[in-house]
Amino acid sequence: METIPSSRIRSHATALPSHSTQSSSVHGRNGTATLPLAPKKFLPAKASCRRKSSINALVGLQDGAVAAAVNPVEKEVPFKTLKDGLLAFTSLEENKDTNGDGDSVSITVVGASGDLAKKKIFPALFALFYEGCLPQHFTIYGYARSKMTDVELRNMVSKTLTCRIDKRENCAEKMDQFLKRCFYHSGQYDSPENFVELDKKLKQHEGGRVSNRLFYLSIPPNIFIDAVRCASSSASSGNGWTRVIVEKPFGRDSESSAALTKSLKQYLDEDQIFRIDHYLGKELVENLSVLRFSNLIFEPLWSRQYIRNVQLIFSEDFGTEGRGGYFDNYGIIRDIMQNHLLQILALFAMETPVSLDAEDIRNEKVKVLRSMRPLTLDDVVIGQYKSHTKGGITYPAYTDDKTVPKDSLTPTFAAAALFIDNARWDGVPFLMKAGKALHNKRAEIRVQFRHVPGNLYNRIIGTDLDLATNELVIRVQPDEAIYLKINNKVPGLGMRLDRSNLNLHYAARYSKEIPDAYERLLLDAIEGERRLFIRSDELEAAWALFTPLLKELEEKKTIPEYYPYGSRGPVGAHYLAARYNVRWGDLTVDQ
Ligand SMILES: NC(=O)C1=CN([C@@H]2O[C@H](COP(=O)(O)OP(=O)(O)OC[C@H]3O[C@@H](n4cnc5c(N)ncnc54)[C@H](OP(=O)(O)O)[C@@H]3O)[C@@H](O)[C@H]2O)C=CC1
Ligand SMILES: O=C1O[C@H](COP(=O)(O)O)[C@@H](O)[C@H](O)[C@H]1O
Repeated sequence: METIPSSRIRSHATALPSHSTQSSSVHGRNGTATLPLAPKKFLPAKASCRRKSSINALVGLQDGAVAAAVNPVEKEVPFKTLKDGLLAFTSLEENKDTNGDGDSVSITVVGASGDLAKKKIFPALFALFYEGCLPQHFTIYGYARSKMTDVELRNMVSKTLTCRIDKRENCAEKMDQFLKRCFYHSGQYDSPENFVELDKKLKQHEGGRVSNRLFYLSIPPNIFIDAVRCASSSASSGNGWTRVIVEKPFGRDSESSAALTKSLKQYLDEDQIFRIDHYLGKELVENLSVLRFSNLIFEPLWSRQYIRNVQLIFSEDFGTEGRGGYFDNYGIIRDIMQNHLLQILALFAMETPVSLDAEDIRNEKVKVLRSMRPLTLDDVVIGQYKSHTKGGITYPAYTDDKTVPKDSLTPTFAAAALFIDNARWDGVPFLMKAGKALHNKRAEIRVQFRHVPGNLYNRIIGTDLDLATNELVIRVQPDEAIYLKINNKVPGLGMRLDRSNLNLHYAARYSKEIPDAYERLLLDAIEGERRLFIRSDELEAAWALFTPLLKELEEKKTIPEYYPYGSRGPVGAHYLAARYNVRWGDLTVDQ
């Protein structure tokens, strides 16, 4: 297992120097206190767009009060509580990893002609530019084998931007400014010479400034290493940082993932590698820790004592259309469960980290992953969608995809029961369900609580206690929401019980557009924030859970249960849940 040298674990808090001259108001539960402020040189380089400062702007004081510091000069001053209860303002030192005002950042999208680049990466970069989150001196390069001029790249990119910007002001103008900063270089992924040419072009744009370089590998995995080798030998920064965002899949199993990590580390240090799992960039996944650790009411319930089961559900109402070639080699377990759902599970179930620092959080995630039981065939149900005709429309079977072999057994659906063998979660089933071509598109976390012991209202509730248990639902998408199902009395003179939702519905509560996951993650990578990226030991622990099962499924050529396109998936998933006394929350009437 990899460990991160302690020299790389930076402390984010800097003790307040005694010669401070300014002061600020801190609003806490116990009123307002005046605190000395750090002199200007200790203030962060930029406090505008960055959440690094906003994370720190709301912290728990030692007595549990929540406080935010407001500096009349700088508007927002990030600070943290130290162990001894002192407040400390984050310093320039914290941001040493990011970018000084005069530094340049060059972002090279490797595989710029591809689907992900068009769909997600360029739109996210534009959104960051629009919000003023990109550094002053930035350049974006598209790199791929396809022949394209700068103008052609800009045309391609401009088409993908339109859908995301229609509600924004001055869009055409901003888009124009953005596109002028986008360039293209055509080259092979395994050609050091082509990367030397790219390097020359990047240098021209950097104009002698400190050059920071981010490479986003938006290419198929079989060419990751070629591209990393060439980028690191021929186009890495001479005087700033060089970072590489790697897209999934990170291998197919423990062995291939370890081999990929080993090869990447021939050319990069661990802290240069940003393994992206875009689910970690989703607003409600990011909110999970806030919900747990900043509300007194949840954390005490967060254990086997009060929670009966946890459900992690992913469904899409479309098939593998267009991506069958990739998908058939991976299947739904590798595509969704081993990464997206398991990452959410780790955040959900981890112990309280020492701090919000990336290494502290990732240490806790690794610990919980390593406490989990590897899956066996018994714990899983797999399915594959078949053709279905509804309303005169015929929906294809998975194997109708021309890039998929007719006899493919690759699962497009899976349900699994996982267990964490530690003191907090012993015996609590964590049920995962993921599928394509189902009846809806949704991602959510459902927490079903235990029954109320000796419930006085049992007589009224009836015998089906399941109907009366509290359930907390975190709807990651679409229509983000967090709601808690509770029992209440129907108003009136009689005594009738009802189920209602205490509902935090994001669209109703916030008028602000929720940023796309890729925006958050790209900004994090630019700022050197590693909290939402997967460290290699996490990856190793994640593969260790799924590899034995995947091998067994493939060796035994397990036949999936077929389910009609657009249905609720195989019935086997219900039997699996029933074995653990669980009902899928998304299939009940009052979802
Ligand atoms: N698309 C998506 O929604 C998602 C994608 N990903 C991952 O992101 C990465 C990129 O995905 P996506 O954009 O869909 O991939 P694409 O298949 O569109 O490939 C991206 C680019 O890579 C080049 N390329 C494709 N195949 C080869 C090959 N065999 N040899 C050399 N170059 C090749 C092509 O550019 P050119 O020919 O111009 O060089 C292509 O435009 C992949 O790792 C994928 O698994 C992850 C999550 C979602
Ligand atoms: O990583 C992947 O995610 C998408 C689903 O992402 P979402 O943000 O649209 O929910 C999935 O379609 C794809 O198969 C998978 O590779």
